[in-house]
Amino acid sequence: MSSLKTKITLCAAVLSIAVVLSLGFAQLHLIRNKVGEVLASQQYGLASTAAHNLDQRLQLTQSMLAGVAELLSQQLAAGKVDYNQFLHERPALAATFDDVMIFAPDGQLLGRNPLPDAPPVSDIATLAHFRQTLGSNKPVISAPYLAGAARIPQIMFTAPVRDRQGRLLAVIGCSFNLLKPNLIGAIGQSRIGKTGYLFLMTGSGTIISHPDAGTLLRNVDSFTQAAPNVAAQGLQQADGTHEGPGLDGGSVLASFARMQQANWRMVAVLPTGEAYAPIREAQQRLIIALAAASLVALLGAWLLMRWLMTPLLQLRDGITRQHAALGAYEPIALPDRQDEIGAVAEAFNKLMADQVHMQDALFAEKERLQITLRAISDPVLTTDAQGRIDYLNPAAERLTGWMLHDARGKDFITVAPLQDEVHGEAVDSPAQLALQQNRALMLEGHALPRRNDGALLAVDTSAAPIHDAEGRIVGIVLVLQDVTHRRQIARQVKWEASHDALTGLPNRREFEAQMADAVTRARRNGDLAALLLIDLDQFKPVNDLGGHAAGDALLVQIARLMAAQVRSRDVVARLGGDEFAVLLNDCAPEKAAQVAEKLRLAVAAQPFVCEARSYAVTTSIGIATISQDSASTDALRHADQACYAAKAAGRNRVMVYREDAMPTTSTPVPAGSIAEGLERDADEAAQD
Ligand SMILES: Nc1nc2c(ncn2[C@@H]2O[C@H](COP(=O)(O)OP(=O)(O)OP(=O)(O)O)[C@@H](O)[C@H]2O)c(=O)[nH]1
Repeated sequence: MSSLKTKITLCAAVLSIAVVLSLGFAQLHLIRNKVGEVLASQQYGLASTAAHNLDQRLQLTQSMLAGVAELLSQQLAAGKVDYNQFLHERPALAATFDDVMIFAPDGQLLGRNPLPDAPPVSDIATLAHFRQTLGSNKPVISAPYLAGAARIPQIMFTAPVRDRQGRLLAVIGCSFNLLKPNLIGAIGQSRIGKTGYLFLMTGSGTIISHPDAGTLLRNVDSFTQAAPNVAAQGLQQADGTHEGPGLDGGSVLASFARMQQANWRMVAVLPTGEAYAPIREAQQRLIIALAAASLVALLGAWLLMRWLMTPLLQLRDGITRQHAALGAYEPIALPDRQDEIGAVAEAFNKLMADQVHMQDALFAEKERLQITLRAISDPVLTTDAQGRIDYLNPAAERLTGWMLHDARGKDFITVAPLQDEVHGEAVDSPAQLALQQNRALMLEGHALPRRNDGALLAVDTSAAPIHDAEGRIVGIVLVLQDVTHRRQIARQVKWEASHDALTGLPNRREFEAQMADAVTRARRNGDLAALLLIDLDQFKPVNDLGGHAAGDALLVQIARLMAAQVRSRDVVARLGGDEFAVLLNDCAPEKAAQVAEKLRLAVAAQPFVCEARSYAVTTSIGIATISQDSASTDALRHADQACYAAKAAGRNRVMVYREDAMPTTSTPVPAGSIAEGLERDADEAAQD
């Protein structure tokens, strides 16, 4: 049912059947009208002929009655007449009528020649037609009436018998029993076709003769129906043929013809079922013929469509084969087809050739792209428009620890669970960010825990949307750069730039930066801080005696010692040579002096040994305070001055910078110095 062939066949068949049916039925309708007109004319002719015939016979009958009346008048004028004898001698009367009687003018029955089953004679004098006859000179035809106790429907013909002077001598009355096949009753027994018939009614619609004896003497108006029957309608209409419901309600053609001899109407009735039977039969034959023709047409159309569709199906099969074996394209061959289907096949072949060419080009392009991506040393990943992985290059596989076939279809962030490098918190998927913002992003400071071993790698991520020809995002390309090594070098460089390579302590630059921060805090919050500038006493001889390496070792040990003496939030730095500095944060001046003294004592108390030689070291320490109105350069300068003062005062002491009283000494001159220590070492060595 769904194939084009079937659809076209059915459509063509339905359309042609509809057209043929419409035309056929329109033609039949026209024929029916024409046939109806012919039938109406014929039937009216029949009714008219029947009416005319009856008129003639009535006229003859009345003439015969008039002649009998004249004869009776003559016999009565000649003498006494035996009325019964007179009637018996008139066989023509008896042959015509069912009952023949002679009445006296007062209605008395004078003679009678009845048929055997004639009803008894009723009181004739009361009947209208009898009274009418008394005043008439010619025969009278009665209205139909029910005679006698048996109520026989009948019609009486009367003729007055008058003498030469015109005096009424008698009345001849001859009746027709309407139930008998006499002159009138025979009308109702006439047949038209198989089911048609004639009937006779008076001008007022009383049925005189009808094939159904039960209807006699009923008025056509009394046949109650939804619509007036055609006979009742015919009473009001001129002679002619009308179609409508018959007395029994069935549709009939009824032709009406008025009679001359009596106010009667001859009606010819033919049920339309019979009247139009040929048309109906023609209709049925047409339908059967159409059904047969439709079947044949359907079959023919189907065969025709099959024939027409064969090349189309070949084309479809060819296309299906191409689809089944894409890449192994063979042109569809429809030889000798110069029509539209041949043109479609040719167009398809061209299209396929172009497509194969494009496919090859695309494949080559893809290969090139894949090779390029594989060759890129940076990890490259691509996602679809939902941020799900659809490609990883080998570098990305190594970086993430995911193989492409495992990773494909997974969220980018599942494959590359990036976190903040500093705080270790999970970060938003760069793929999703790039999708949302629809722009290229460069994201730094990420760390990636490697899937295989959990090693944390520093990565910089760049993400850029991929657009199709219409500008829609079809995916994201991401490059994860492993910057762990670079980050380490950068950290190293940064550390080296801010630290002293020998001792590992912050260098002068870093210390000055810390100082600047402390000064800022002091200015902003009033936080107090103190700066200790520490210079080793007589360090040069260490180098001279123990060599530069011994000097270095001593510097390292002193650095560790000092760092161990202060809090973690304090800063111990080596400013250069044998000069150290300590920044004591949150520290009041008094406390700073105590710390300085502690440092001085700690260094002094610590024997420094290098290559089996022990060195006693002392320090000169200058203290400056950092307060709300200090400048960092001032603090360093003040501490330097205080330290210088300590040196000047004999070394191994702590001096606090005071503007009004520089230099002052906070501690007594110590018992010894590095030089003295060296001396001591030299003596001890000599003793050894
Ligand atoms: N081993 C070693 N020696 C250094 C280093 N930097 C500077 N020096 C030496 O440290 C000595 C510093 O001497 P000074 O501060 O001038 O004098 P001093 O001998 O300490 O005497 P005073 O400071 O006056 O007590 C010099 O001999 C420098 O060569 C270093 O990194 N390593």
